Amino acid sequence: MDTIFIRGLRVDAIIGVHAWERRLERALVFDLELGTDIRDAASSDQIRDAIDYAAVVETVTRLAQTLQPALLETLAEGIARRLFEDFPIRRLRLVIDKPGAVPDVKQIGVAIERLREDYAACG
Ligand SMILES: Nc1nc2c(c(=O)[nH]1)N=C([C@H](O)[C@@H](O)CO)CN2
Repeated sequence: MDTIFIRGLRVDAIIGVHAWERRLERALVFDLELGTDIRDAASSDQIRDAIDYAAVVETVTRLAQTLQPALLETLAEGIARRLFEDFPIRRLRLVIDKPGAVPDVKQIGVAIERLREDYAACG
């Protein structure tokens, strides 16, 4: 399987389990790997046959700014479900890093991997 990747997408968002966290936006950093077969796009050279990575960035940014959940897990699952609904991807690996969430830790967050089969209703 081929991969479209997006690394280091920074979005300012409201997220966190503590009341003080929910008063101010903070940066989240997203890495995504989208499993697909690029051969149709390579053959036609048409964006309509490709996973438009700019559209994926817009979707992730919009969801991160609007969902405003307590947990990274909720955000990760919400983004995953939407990406499978909106894009013909076969596999997704999504990492959300919450810089500075815990002192003395270099990086912390969640990473999930999903297949289209995990979302039967998405076809
Ligand atoms: N598994 C998780 N653990 C924690 C989360 C989270 O989203 N998932 N969030 C927090 C706080 O919001 C943290 O960022 C600051 O204490 C704690 N643990």
